[in-house]
Amino acid sequence: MQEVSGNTLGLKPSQLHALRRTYRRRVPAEDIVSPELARHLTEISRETGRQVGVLLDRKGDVQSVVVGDARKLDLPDIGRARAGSYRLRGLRLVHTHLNGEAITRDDHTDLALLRLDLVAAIEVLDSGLPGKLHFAHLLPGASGEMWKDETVPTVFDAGFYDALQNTLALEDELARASSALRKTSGRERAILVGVGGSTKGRGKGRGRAEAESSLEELKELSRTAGVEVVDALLAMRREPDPRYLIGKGKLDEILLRSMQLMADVIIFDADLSPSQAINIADATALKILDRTQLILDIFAQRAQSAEGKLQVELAQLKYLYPRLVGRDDSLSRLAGGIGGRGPGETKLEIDRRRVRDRITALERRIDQVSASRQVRRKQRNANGLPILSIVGYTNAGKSTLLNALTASDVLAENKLFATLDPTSRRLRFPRDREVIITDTVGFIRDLPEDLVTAFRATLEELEDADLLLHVVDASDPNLDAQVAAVEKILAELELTGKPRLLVLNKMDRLPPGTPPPLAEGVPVSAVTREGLQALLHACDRILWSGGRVGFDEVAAGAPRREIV
Ligand SMILES: Nc1nc2c(ncn2[C@@H]2O[C@H](COP(=O)(O)OP(=O)(O)OP(=O)(O)O)[C@@H](O)[C@H]2O)c(=O)[nH]1
Ligand SMILES: [Mg+2]
Repeated sequence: MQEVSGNTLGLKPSQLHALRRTYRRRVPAEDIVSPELARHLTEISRETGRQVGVLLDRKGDVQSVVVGDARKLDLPDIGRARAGSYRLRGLRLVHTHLNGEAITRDDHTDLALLRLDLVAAIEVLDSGLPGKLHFAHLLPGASGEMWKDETVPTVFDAGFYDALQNTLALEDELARASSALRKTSGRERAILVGVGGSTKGRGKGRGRAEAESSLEELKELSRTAGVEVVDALLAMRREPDPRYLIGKGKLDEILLRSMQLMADVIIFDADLSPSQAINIADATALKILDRTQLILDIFAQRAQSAEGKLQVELAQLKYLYPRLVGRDDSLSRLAGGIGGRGPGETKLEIDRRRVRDRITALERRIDQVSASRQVRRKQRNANGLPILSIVGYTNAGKSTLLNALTASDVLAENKLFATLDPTSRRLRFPRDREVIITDTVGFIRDLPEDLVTAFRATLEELEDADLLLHVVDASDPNLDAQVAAVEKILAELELTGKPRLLVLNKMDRLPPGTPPPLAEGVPVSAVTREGLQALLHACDRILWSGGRVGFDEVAAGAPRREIV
């Protein structure tokens, strides 16, 4: 005979026996519950002071018998519903409520997240007889109410509701709604979760405004990665929850929302610890990504050179490695990436040892490639031309500026991380002097550690630079934060000793006559070419006219002398 699950501790043998006998019962498929089964459950419930429930399949057979405590019932693990799935579970939960409650929040959560056909609660009267019957089922459609609740005075009054027919009709409607949604766009649907307010960890000291602007950036990143953002919400918390980062209650709320919006992915604007990532993946059937993984994913999509590809795969695997201890199906969702573009090897087989081997092999390959690139770099600059490197926040207009200065056509687009591989061009200065000018990958605040390491090699070129042109988007409201983020990364790369010149780009986007947003720096527009001559003069001065003295002071934080 099947076992009774849940809170069975301390039950008398006679009570356990009565519970086991529940497996012999059967309910007509079209009825929510039979009067006999209802009475059987309420009597045991009254006697034990605990909630008692059954999961009935569509034939009306009892699949599971569960005992809870006076207020709630923890269902046995029946697995989670597939992400974005419209199918229902083929199981109906019928259980008792001891305190006259209607359908509770927990009941709705189980209904939606487990995709139950129906949830019913029978009130237990003091006499032990069944009282009112409450029940709830899901509603199709991505807008409006997610479920419908009904209450009838007794179990005898529920005959109007054909549980089987209604469930089948609902499944049809859900399927129709789902395929209508899929047709409108083939892209993955994501819910973004911003995090702030905590006093520890990532998001530390982040107020609402900062959390919101970071969430806006995550939207841009998501757009760049090619996902459709169906909702974005903010979770403010004093302390991060060690298990779920945002807490189980908030997570459930988000999971409900994802069911309603038929989302496939949840993207957190934070770095999840390996155990948080695993816990969250275990709590849902959705794909889970954090900010670092999203950025890695964009890099994976965009890497062009052989070396860039190797570096991105390495960074992805290093990030994934500590997460390879969860359940198998969680793993594939943690490793999946957008559109299934996880790191190469993991698509075939996810296995810690193999990942470890692959990491070692990649590191060896990258060392070789990087050594030969250094040789090339030395050869290329054998003639000793000064090197001018463009750095800056992603989307600041670095490539556009390079193009404008050199009349070339490096890919520039309004997406984050358009440039991943360094590009070098010759640039002729007044008095026929020549420099090499290089474009680099864009920086971003909280650039993941693994990526800084991975792109160190790409950014190695910066070590040779005689002048760093730090390009900023003068029209961006987050200008200060972006400048600070770039400075921080330059410091990590130990490049703060280099002469730097701040270039305030996109001045054309400010209303005419607006003064530059920062006192220092050269205002330009790479699009209208305004200010480019002044910029060249400033560079010329630093590189050749002994302007370096003045420049080092600027780099050290001293007030700028005239430099334009
Ligand atoms: N209005 C205006 N738009 C600009 C200017 N410079 C660049 N842009 C636009 O800004 C967007 C980003 O330009 P990119 O040159 O790709 O920026 P980037 O810094 O190279 O970006 P990543 O390589 O992605 O880090 C593009 O849509 C450009 O057309 C400018 O001076 N004025
Ligand atoms: Mg670029």
